[in-house]
Amino acid sequence: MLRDFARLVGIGKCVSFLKAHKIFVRMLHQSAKKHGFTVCVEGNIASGKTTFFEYFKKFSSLVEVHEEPVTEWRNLHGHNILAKMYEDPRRWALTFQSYVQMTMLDMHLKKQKCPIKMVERSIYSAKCFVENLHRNSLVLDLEYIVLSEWFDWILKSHNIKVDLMVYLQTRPDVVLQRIRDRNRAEEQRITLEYVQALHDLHEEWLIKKSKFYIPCQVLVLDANSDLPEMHKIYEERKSEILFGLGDT
Ligand SMILES: Nc1ncnc2c1ncn2[C@@H]1O[C@H](COP(=O)(O)OP(=O)(O)OP(=O)(O)O)[C@@H](O)[C@H]1O
Ligand SMILES: Nc1nc(=O)c2ncn([C@H]3C[C@H](O)[C@@H](CO)O3)c2[nH]1
Repeated sequence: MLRDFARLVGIGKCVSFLKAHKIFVRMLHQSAKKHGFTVCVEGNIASGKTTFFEYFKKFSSLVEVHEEPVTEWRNLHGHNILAKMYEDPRRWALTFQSYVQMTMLDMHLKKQKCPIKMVERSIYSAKCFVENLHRNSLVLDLEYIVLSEWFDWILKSHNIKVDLMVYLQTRPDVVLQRIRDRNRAEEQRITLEYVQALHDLHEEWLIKKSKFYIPCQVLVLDANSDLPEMHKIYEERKSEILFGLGDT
């Protein structure tokens, strides 16, 4: 392909094109050291966040991906704290959410090496889960206050940089089917009511903007389509996803 390109444009132009490309990528790396661009990908369970990252991993010289620390949640010194959360939320919600908050903060604070840092969910979206637990009395008022005080202190004492949130907007029935198909052991008990409640909270947060803090601009993508269609959407919107929405 490169040989054809060289023949087409002449080797001289090809060399200068490659040199220009190398300079462009180096400039992005230099700007990353100073600024960098952080994208948090938000959405319901099984909305397609990990699949989104699989698509953008091909820009490996530009993009570093930090996936949700599910591995840590499934094996915390031998304890599967995610499973415990689903088995007995009243007993384990505070414990689990405390650990989520710490592991998400750790992800935000990880040193950025590439121009674009993509993060799966954020310390902000954990609030949706906590709110849902509190509304269902699985986290008591005082527990809710402690978690919220921790959250407020973390935001006050750390510069958590997020430049763009990409919200993969889905229908609850669609994600429930994906959860069933994926068949994760811990997620067997998830009901339509649960994913509906999480959906409603994401909508309150990122669409109605009537609840919880939003640190940056939000790009909403309809993520109900099948994979080939989603790849087309990612291709069409990649410059906004990689470089931001501009001043809109
Ligand atoms: N557009 C799609 N069409 C059909 N299936 C999909 C689509 N996107 C993802 N899936 C499937 O749905 C399941 C969940 O996808 P994925 O792991 O990307 O979601 P997620 O948002 O990262 O989930 P979680 O919130 O649990 O981390 C996977 O089995 C994946 O193969
Ligand atoms: N309770 C609860 N609080 C959170 O902050 C949270 N973040 C993610 N999850 C669950 C959803 C998927 O099953 C699985 C992978 O996303 O972990 C959470 N569950």
